[in-house]
Amino acid sequence: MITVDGLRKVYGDFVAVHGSTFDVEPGEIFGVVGPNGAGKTTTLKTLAGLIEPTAGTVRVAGEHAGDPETRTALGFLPEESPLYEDMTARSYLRFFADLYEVPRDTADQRIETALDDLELEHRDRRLGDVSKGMKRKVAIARSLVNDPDVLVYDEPASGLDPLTTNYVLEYVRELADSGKTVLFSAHNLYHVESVCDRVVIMNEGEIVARGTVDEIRADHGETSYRVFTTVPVEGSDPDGDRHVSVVDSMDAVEAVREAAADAGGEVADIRTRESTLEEIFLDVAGQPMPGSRRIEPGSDSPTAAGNQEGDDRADAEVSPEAGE
Ligand SMILES: Nc1ncnc2c1ncn2[C@@H]1O[C@H](COP(=O)(O)OP(=O)(O)OP(=O)(O)O)[C@@H](O)[C@H]1O
Repeated sequence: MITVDGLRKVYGDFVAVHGSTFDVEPGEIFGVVGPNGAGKTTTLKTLAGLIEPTAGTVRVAGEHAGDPETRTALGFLPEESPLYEDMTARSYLRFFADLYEVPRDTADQRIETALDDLELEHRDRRLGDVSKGMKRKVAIARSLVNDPDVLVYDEPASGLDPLTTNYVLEYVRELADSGKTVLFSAHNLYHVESVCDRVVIMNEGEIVARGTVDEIRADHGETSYRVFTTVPVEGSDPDGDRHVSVVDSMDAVEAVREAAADAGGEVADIRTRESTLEEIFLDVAGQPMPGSRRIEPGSDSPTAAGNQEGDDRADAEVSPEAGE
């Protein structure tokens, strides 16, 4: 549905996007992540037909993204979406439906459905007097008035509280499940991990990792093993009444096992630990992800940033006999 081939965008002598290639299928949520200045918005704006690529092609449903018909068949949510503050949500959305020449009955039905689905309150209050979360929901509803098959959202959860964020992301998931093609940019890796089917990580205008989150982990992540022994071995640290050694191969696990046996003890437990998306991001983009969220150890909520000692989110138990 979305096909980007060799997209390059140059501003003056500055190359903002170096030659991106990816595609997005109907029903899929595709995440574009990266640090500030990575080229995310530039990529999204070319998809929305707001800027022309310097080179390469950007197609939506087989058509050039800049064509007027293509633009009207796409729902774009800009990162900042100032609304007409004197209008109410309803009048504002009707205004846009009129611009898209949606028949009044269809428009009214569509607007009410979107506002119901988004649980939007105060539909007849001045937009200047409503909360930021509600404004964002109205902007999302605006992207739907023409019932587009393709949705391109720049930071859909930007500035929203966690509850509203979850709500909006669940709604985005429902839109994809109903067959729409969704591409969104995000800073927050937890959002990406929780809803995106596939992801590209951009850095300085280049795609530096791509695939499902699991594929990115397999390609760029690392597995380490925490081996708990009943006796101290060389390099281990105390951990309650046990001792833990952190190693990066099964051979090293075996060496710990032998050392423990030589010291009269044994291996009590082995846990594997996969890289978090945050760690991979740090590795491939060389800098921390702005806005990524940490959930403290002990919480069973997922996290993108949780990687401190004692945070076992990425741990998985393996048999202490593993490797024998
Ligand atoms: N119109 C422009 N003229 C010159 N440079 C631009 C223009 N628009 C963007 N850039 C530059 O291109 C680079 C990529 O910008 P872009 O907005 O696409 O990044 P981004 O990944 O969306 O960043 P952020 O997360 O901060 O929104 C940045 O260095 C930016 O300063």
